[in-house]
Amino acid sequence: MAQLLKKSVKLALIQLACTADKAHNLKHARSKVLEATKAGAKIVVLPECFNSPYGTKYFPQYAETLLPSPPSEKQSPTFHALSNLAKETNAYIIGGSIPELEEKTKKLYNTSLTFSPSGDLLATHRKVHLFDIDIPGKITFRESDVLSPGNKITLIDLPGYGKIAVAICYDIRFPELATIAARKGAFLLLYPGAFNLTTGALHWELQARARAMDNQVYVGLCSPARDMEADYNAWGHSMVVDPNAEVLGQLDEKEGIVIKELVAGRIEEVRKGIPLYTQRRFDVYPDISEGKVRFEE
Ligand SMILES: O=C(O)CCC(=O)C(=O)O
Repeated sequence: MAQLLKKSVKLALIQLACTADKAHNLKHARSKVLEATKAGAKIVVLPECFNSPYGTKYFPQYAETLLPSPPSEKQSPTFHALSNLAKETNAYIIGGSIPELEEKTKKLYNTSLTFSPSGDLLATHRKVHLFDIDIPGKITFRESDVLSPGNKITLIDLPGYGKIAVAICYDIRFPELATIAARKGAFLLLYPGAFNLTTGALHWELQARARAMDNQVYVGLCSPARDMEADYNAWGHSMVVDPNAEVLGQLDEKEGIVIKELVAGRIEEVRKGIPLYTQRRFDVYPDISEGKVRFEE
């Protein structure tokens, strides 16, 4: 059987200290990406909303226009910063997420951009499941007050390595998305995300390990660093989980980088030991990766 991950590769998750100053965030992200790639990382991930504060009131102010693609420097400084950075470092860059304004419809999205080592945009993921929760006395958040949802699953081929899937934060709570991506051959599920102090402690690691365990693939969660002065206090704890649901590396709440090697053959080894992939009973329940699945918007 062909290996899902064709060649071992170092993955870096950058838990960036994000501020309200976009230019600073972009400069700071560059210095951290350079640090990660100097340490050998070839796939580098930034956090959700890494170029702005996280909060519905900030999205319109910080939003950039990505379409038609490629946007001009003025429409999207972040697009160009990430593209140049990918070229400069010869690495795949998964640019966390940024608030996006679609000029034509005036809709706002929470959008992730992935660039190849030659600086080409490989894929765009607009957060599919908007973060609308209400836990009395703890946290109420309604992304849908200002954002529109994306409408597709994002699978990306990284030539030389294999396929990854990118989704954003709250998307991780919907295991269908992960399962479909894994059945379509992803070796790694990446979630730039910013859980909070209420749901973080309870669900962040659990979600990461559950998605890895169910699908027997690598999982990476990349959060901003925690800032107790900000309106939204991110959980932090960016982590890499292996296909056997073991945490390979996890940060605390402070700024940092976690770099781990994803090993070619490890997925197949885990699947040989616990052979879920040949034991599924599609005569009892349907294969959700077949049928009507949207990969294109
Ligand atoms: O699911 C959660 O608990 C947090 C989700 C979140 O913060 C987000 O989607 O940005």
